[in-house]
Amino acid sequence: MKVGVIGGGAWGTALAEVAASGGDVLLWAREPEVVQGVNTARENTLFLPGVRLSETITATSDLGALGDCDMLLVVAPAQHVRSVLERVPSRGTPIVLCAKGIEAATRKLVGEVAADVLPGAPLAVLSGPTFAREVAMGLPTAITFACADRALADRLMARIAAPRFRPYWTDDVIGAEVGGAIKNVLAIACGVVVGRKLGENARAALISRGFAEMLRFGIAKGARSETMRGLSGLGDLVLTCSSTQSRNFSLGYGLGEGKSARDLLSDRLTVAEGAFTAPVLDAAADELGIDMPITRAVCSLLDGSASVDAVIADLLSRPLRDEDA
Ligand SMILES: NC(=O)c1ccc[n+]([C@@H]2O[C@H](COP(=O)([O-])OP(=O)(O)OC[C@H]3O[C@@H](n4cnc5c(N)ncnc54)[C@H](O)[C@@H]3O)[C@@H](O)[C@H]2O)c1
Ligand SMILES: O=P(O)(O)OC[C@H](O)CO
Repeated sequence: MKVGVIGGGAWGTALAEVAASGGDVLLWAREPEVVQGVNTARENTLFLPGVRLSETITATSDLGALGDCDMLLVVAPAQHVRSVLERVPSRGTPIVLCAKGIEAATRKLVGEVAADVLPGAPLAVLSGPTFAREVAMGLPTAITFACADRALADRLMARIAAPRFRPYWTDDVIGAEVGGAIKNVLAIACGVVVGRKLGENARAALISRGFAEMLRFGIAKGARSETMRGLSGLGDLVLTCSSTQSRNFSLGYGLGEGKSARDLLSDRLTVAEGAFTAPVLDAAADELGIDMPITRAVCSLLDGSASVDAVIADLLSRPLRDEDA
């Protein structure tokens, strides 16, 4: 099976490298310098510098060239998935969605966007605790592979699995997507806690209460709690709340140090999905009548309407409540 990868950022490049161990890979990148760097120097110096890429990866700037691929990994940032899917050449090819986020204009998960653009196309979601650099370096990684069709999932997973890249199947596509989208917002919050030097107790409390928000929202959207306790939910939440390797955590860290979101987000080459997801998630939670105070606090910091000290004081002074409510 020939694998097409749409998106030559860090994650698309790392996934291309994983798939390259099993055969040919065609990588579409928007930036001409990425295409040239991959094809000539075997390196994506813009988004994944320092990782030597396999000879079985060919890069292209022509989306039409992906027409003969047997599966397509879509790895554009969530806000751009719709526009790249609209230009995908072959309509029946299985699509594996690898972005983590919610489309701001429609409040739709990436899978819902794909169903809009390519009705009836076979869809799967790949998510989990996966720093691109570690994956590209061949460090052991496990992911959630969500697909309603088990037989299709088995075929696709067999093609992308590698000795150190281990997919676990679920049919809960919404659960996998919700976890991946919400953990980015919570990672910003965790970064704030660490950047503000509020201590390890506070970080652990935030992960735990943040997970409660993820569960509440996911269940309202039809996800299963087992999925959110798995790699794509709790697993990824723990990863991104623990390391400055996470762009979302780093953004929060800067906010915690007192920098403004505007400064931290201006001229950014790489994507911090949580900054886009937070306001839409907050609005969607409001609409569903779900209490998500940490998400709301992140929104206030991102839009500059409250200071770090004010949102922390606000979170800590909420009425006492049951843990499992
Ligand atoms: N980097 C990781 O470790 C990692 C791991 C798992 C999932 N993800 C997810 O993968 C997705 C892509 O992230 P990334 O880290 O590969 O990106 P990145 O931050 O490394 O690079 C930014 C990407 O955005 C693309 N882009 C910018 N404007 C665009 C436009 N108008 N149309 C299409 N593409 C555009 C760039 O071409 C580039 O591919 C995100 O949803 C992210 O959450 C990333
Ligand atoms: O760098 P982040 O915060 O986008 O996180 C990357 C991946 O999603 C981790 O699984």
